[in-house]
Amino acid sequence: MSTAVCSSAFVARPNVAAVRRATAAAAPLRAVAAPRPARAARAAVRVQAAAATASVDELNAQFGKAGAVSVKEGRGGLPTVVLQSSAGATAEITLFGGCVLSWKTAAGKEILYVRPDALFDKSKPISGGIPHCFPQFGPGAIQLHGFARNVDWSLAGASEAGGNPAVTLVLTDSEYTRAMWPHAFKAEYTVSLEGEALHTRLKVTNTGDKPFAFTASLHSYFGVADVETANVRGLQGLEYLDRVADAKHPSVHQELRELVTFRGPVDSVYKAAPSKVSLDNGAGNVVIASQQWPEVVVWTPWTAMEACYKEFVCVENAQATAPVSLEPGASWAATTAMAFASDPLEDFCAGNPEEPECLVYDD
Ligand SMILES: O=P(O)(O)OC[C@H]1O[C@@H](O)[C@H](O)[C@@H](O)[C@@H]1O
Repeated sequence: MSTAVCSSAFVARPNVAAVRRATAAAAPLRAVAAPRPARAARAAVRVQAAAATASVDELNAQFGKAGAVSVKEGRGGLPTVVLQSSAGATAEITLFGGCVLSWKTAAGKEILYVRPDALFDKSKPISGGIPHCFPQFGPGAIQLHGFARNVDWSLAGASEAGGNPAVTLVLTDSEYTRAMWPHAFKAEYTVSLEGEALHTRLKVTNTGDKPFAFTASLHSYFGVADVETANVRGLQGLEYLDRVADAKHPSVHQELRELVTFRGPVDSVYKAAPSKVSLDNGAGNVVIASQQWPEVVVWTPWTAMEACYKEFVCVENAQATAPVSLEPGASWAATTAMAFASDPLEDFCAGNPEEPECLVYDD
């Protein structure tokens, strides 16, 4: 299998950090709670500052929770957090890029997708899982999708409550980030498993003394049995930007289809997206509920990535076209809750009736 044809253009930066090192938060952080299914199970992520060059063993000793949270040397030796819920689901998150690399149901089914051309040596962002696009979705002034997927995040907190593990990663500005984006910021990313569901919460704070604006997305890669039978539900009636011909000058359309299917390259930004969309991946439905992510990006490179395009579709929660402006000290936060279900209306919310996003399942 050729992997070269699966690659997309990215200007690599020098591999400046040792792969086995994880940078850590310089100062203790406020606890950040992820959305949880039941109030009794909710607990703030306990936050502790780790040593600046903590090893995997040190991180594990500091943040590990028996049977729920551990840190290992993952692919390429990258420090990788492993979450395991008592329901039997697992998730893996690399500190490099703050990337959710894997999310498996209790039955062991992998929901995410990592491209065969993915590299784990920090020479480029990880091509797969759920990379971040921040502080720029793009195209724009800096590297495509920004730098957050291309730098080490710090492990800042971990918790376990009611069998549900959570971890918080933090990214702050550095000499490297300020060289291309001259702003002081703190991004806090909490990933948790709630039963078998994967939850995320991204919070961005302006820690500087002047306003800034950013765009962002969770660039989620989902595995599909066959791109030609996969479809996305929930986008009908929305205005979308078709970026296939020219991402800088997209054409504007209205989505007429109940099910968005794939018969060629797709690169669409759906505006004013609903709080729930779902992807039929050929084995069931990946339901993606979100709050404060106003857009959904649907992307398949089609035969531009001949070696792998049949195997994945990106459905991204995004703030891609309307920048968020933050005054000094101000914060923005957005959440997702993803579940894999044969019946998205019942399975996900049956155990989570209190969750705000579950209200949308009543439709
Ligand atoms: O950088 P990656 O992971 O190869 O993804 C690139 C693609 O990412 C998508 O989010 C964009 O909508 C596409 O325009 C872009 O080509």
